[in-house]
Amino acid sequence: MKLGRLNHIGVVTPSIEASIAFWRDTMGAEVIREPFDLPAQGVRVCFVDTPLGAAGGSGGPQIELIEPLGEASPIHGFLAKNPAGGQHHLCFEVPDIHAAKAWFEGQGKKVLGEPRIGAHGTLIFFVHPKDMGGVLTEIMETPKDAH
Ligand SMILES: CC[C@H](C(=O)O)C(=O)SCCNC(=O)CCNC(=O)[C@H](O)C(C)(C)COP(=O)(O)OP(=O)(O)OC[C@H]1O[C@@H](n2cnc3c(N)ncnc32)[C@H](O)[C@@H]1OP(=O)(O)O
Ligand SMILES: [Co+2]
Repeated sequence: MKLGRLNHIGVVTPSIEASIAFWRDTMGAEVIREPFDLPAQGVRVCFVDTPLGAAGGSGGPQIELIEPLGEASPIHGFLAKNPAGGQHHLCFEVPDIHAAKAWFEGQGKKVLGEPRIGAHGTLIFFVHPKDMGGVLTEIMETPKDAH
């Protein structure tokens, strides 16, 4: 199966507000959209646009800042183990989420749950880090209006 682009790098934080200030003031990144809650996924989310690529290119992967919403959040355990937060997952795009799920399952990889709507409003699923070289991997269907 051919993966699409790296859409974002998920970074867990104890405080999205503090992380926004860091990425804006220290890293020169742009915070285009206000943080928003995704109660169904147990997280508060804020996308940070990394500075334009070295060649002045744009459209590089975003940083996805995520903060747990409550103790039932899937990242509550991660933050308890890593109180300062940290790199959490990589997210790649695919054209067809259901074909991708069948592919990973066919490869004997543990897909966590059924595809559900993610932060970009398209279907996503996660593959367990144990089957992905220690990297929690999110697969998302490319938004139809993506250029
Ligand atoms: C969906 C909205 C948004 C989007 O982009 O659209 C997001 O990305 S939200 C992101 C938050 N949601 C998720 O992460 C959902 C999928 N994740 C899970 O179901 C859990 O985090 C899981 C199962 C990967 C781990 O759960 P938990 O931490 O509660 O379990 P354990 O502590 O028992 O961990 C088991 C084992 O995995 C290792 N681990 C845990 N998290 C990670 C990680 N992010 N990267 C790498 N490895 C991870 C952990 O260390 C344990 O290893 P062990 O050797 O057994 O100690
Ligand atoms: Co994500």
